[in-house]
Amino acid sequence: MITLSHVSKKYGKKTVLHDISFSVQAGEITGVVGPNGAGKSTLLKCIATMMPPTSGLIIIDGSNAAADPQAVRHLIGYVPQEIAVYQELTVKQNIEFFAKLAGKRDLRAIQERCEEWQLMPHYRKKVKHLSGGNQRKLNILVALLHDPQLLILDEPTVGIDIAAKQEIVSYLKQLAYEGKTILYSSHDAQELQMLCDSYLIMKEGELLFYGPKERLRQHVPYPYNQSFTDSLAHVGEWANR
Ligand SMILES: Nc1ncnc2c1ncn2[C@@H]1O[C@H](COP(=O)(O)OP(=O)(O)OP(=O)(O)O)[C@@H](O)[C@H]1O
Repeated sequence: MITLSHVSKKYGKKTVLHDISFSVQAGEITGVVGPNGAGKSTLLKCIATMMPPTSGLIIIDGSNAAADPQAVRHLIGYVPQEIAVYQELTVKQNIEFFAKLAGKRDLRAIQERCEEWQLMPHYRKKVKHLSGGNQRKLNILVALLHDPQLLILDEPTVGIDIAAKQEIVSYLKQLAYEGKTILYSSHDAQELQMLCDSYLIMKEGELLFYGPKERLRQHVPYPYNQSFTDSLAHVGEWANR
């Protein structure tokens, strides 16, 4: 579904992604993990066609995403770290607006999701009056309402309560079971552990590890390999070259 080949990204003279290559199969949930400033958001923005890499190739479903972003955008649902819904509109108005952009007329599935994620009581409230967690849920919902094949979520559940996180995790697992490919960045080791089949570990713009969770366990040095949650939580300490 996704192949990166020698991708680098510079902001001005500063290189923040160094020669990144990996391939992700369809239906896989990959956790993108690393300490602050590792380059996770930059990598996800490049794959989501929010900005081009400085060099290298990003192939999504057979198309060259950097050269022709329009060819792949309909395949991608991107949930940015920042809340990207309209604060002055209600939940309902936001959903109707993004549904219209996506050419989606039947809103029943989205309304059901609002019920399950406890957004219905807030349906007619302006977003600015919602809690941070509810804004985040709406952020996820509108980014995915065009039914994309590739879901790119950048720390989507910050501030969301544990029960709602679990609902979101099981929803994403269901989508992966249906064949969607998911890239998921988070600092929450437990959430990652519940969700991910594979991991992509980054530090200082370099890809230190990409592979299935079973192989990551072997890769993690003692004592962190005693608990997988600990090893993810302390990734910044052991992920050295
Ligand atoms: N627009 C920008 N201009 C210049 N430098 C930037 C820009 N965006 C990010 N950076 C720098 O690029 C590096 C990688 O940042 P990025 O946000 O991709 O890391 P991250 O792993 O997502 O971090 P976090 O976990 O804190 O979200 C950091 O050193 C950051 O300061």
